[in-house]
Amino acid sequence: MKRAEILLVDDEDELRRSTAQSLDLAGFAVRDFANAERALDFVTQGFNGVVITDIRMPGMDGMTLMSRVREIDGDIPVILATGHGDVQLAVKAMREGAYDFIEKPFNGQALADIAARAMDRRRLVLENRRLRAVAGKRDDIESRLPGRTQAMIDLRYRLRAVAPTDADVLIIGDTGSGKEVAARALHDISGRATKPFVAINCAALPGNLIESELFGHEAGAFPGAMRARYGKFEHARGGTVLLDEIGSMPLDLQARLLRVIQERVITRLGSNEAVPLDVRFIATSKADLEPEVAVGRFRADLLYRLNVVTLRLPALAARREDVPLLFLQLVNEAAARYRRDDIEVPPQVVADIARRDWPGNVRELRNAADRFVLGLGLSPAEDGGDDDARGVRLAVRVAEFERGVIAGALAASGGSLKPVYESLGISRKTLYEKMQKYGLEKGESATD
Ligand SMILES: Nc1ncnc2c1ncn2[C@@H]1O[C@H](COP(=O)(O)OP(=O)(O)OP(=O)(O)O)[C@@H](O)[C@H]1O
Repeated sequence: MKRAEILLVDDEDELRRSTAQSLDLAGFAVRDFANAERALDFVTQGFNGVVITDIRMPGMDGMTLMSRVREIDGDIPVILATGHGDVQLAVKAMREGAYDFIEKPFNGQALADIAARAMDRRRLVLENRRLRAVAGKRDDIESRLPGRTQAMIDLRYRLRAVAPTDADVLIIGDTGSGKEVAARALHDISGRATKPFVAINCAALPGNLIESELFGHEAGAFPGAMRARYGKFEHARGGTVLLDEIGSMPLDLQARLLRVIQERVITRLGSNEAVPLDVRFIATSKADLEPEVAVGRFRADLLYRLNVVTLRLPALAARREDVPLLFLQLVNEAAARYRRDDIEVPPQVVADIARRDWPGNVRELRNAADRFVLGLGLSPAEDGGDDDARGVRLAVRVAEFERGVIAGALAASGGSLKPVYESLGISRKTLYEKMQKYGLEKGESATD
């Protein structure tokens, strides 16, 4: 954090100089300005310090300066120096959020005392903000990768530790265990959060276009390449590239990727020029890659580069105690998504959930939570019967659900249709059709 300082504003040169001097003697770093506009250039959100300003000045006066400062950051203390007899103005200033005021002529020590208190207050506010930001991020990781088992606690710990570094990361975990969720979380709490997160599914790269997809190409690099194009790696500049299912990447591409990772440069197809590339790589794999290396399907040197840090996502089978908590959280999310805030989960459902195996991991559990919220049973098998019968039952359920949502929205809108079709994201015509289908009426006071 930058050193704390006082911005002192007064158009009277003599007074400003002597005030600055006494604050300086009291141990403060002071910047002084003869007009408010100049001082404002130094005020930023999170500014570490306080503002002391004269109220009456030509141009921007002290009250206006205060309101501008408060627009930038409402917690920066502003101390106003009022002329003798400006009591009304001082009262107004306090009401509008001034930290304190001091009547001219003042004694330097009295001002320094007020400034010291204001500085303390500012320091506390900034410290609280910092702690809240850290706690916010922590809670965020915990809600994105919940679980009380040691494996999850360790995972979150390692993820937070590695996030701010630039180390490339390999994430290993069963299908549906949340590897992509973890990769995004890592990106979001890293210094790259405001830059792109580009996910590349290595198992689904389009045959002959792979290289140009990843590395980009110059105009004329191959037939059909009319214009130069950035590849996915370059799109991720400054951010993170997720190489999903890295084990599926063809060997020749692995060699090119290795060069990118080692040298942090990229060469577009059809170009000889290597351009610097600042990205962090996160790779995922369902299984350890060493066996793939042993049979020659994965390059050992690439693996060494990627597994500097390895995060392991435990399968649900290895953390059964987490299943009920996770299920309840997923039910809450699904209830919010489907607007079913009346959902309750009976204890026997939780017990049933906890007893089952979840080979599809969080993805499967999430599907079960969705089905539960829609009243469809926990897994497709539970519907019983053949596919057609299941399909019909599903359609009936969906229709019931849809009717309920529309009826609820109509009741809440007091008879007006516009808010209903807008909030549901459908056209007016579709709404009419659905109301007809479900025998719904708009209320008495309808206007549209
Ligand atoms: N902790 C979680 N909370 C909520 N949803 C989660 C969580 N973990 C995973 N999911 C959900 O489960 C599904 C699978 O997650 P994700 O894609 O991250 O898994 P994966 O390990 O990358 O799977 P795959 O190996 O099949 O690509 C997604 O729909 C994701 O939203």
